[in-house]
Amino acid sequence: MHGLGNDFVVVDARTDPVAIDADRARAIADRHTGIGCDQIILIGPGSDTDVSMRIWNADGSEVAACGNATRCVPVLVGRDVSIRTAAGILHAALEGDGATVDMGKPSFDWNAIPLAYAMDTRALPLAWGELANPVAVNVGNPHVVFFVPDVHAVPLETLGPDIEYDLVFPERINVNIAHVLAPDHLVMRTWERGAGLTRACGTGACATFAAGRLLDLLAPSARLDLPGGSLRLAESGDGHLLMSGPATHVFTGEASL
Ligand SMILES: N[C@H](CCC[C@H](N)C(=O)O)C(=O)O
Repeated sequence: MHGLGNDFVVVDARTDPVAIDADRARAIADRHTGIGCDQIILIGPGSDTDVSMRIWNADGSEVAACGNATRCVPVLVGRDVSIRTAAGILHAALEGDGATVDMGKPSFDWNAIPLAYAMDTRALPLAWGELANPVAVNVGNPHVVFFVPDVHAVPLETLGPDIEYDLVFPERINVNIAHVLAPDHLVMRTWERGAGLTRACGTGACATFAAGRLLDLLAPSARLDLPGGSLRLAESGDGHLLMSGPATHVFTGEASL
């Protein structure tokens, strides 16, 4: 499956348990010797929710949130679902050619990102080349957001890994750059922790929208254009991030890996 080109191998283990570890995740994700994907998604039975979801990046790191994959779950299951993740319970509802997901409330506490020491998360006093003073936010996973004049002029393929692995981010970090065209419209790109440049990052879109709202750059609802397509983000009355966009089921097959 994929969400705007951010592609996944989704293992449906709701009836039969499947064990995945870092090595197996890397083997599945390998685009030359495996199946190939940005993330591996393991769907299991839920105890207090309809299903559970675990997520591994292509580098084998297990993480707590994946926005584009969360939209794929109701499409796979065929109905609205509650999903238990390591970051909490999410609700995903079928809508149009994908779904709307309540991704919960963002956290801007430095120790919730986490950062190695206390800093102002509205504008970290840090710079990597031309990228400086990002917003830091956790939306189930950790992100920094840089607002720039032109996302296409930034060498994200070189600055991304420098930032991802900076020791100021004890759990590494997802790196987003965005330029605001209007209060309800921005363009963005993401270097993903554990996956690199992807065609879309759902949690990156959530983080970028939340950062734009924090800095009063964005209206309470906006369209975000990513390399693979557009997502709509809205802020609910109680500060939750509501993300809407497509989710595509490509094929279902048998594989022994
Ligand atoms: N690379 C992310 C996980 C996948 C996020 C992205 N695929 C999304 O749609 O949210 C991380 O390490 O937190």
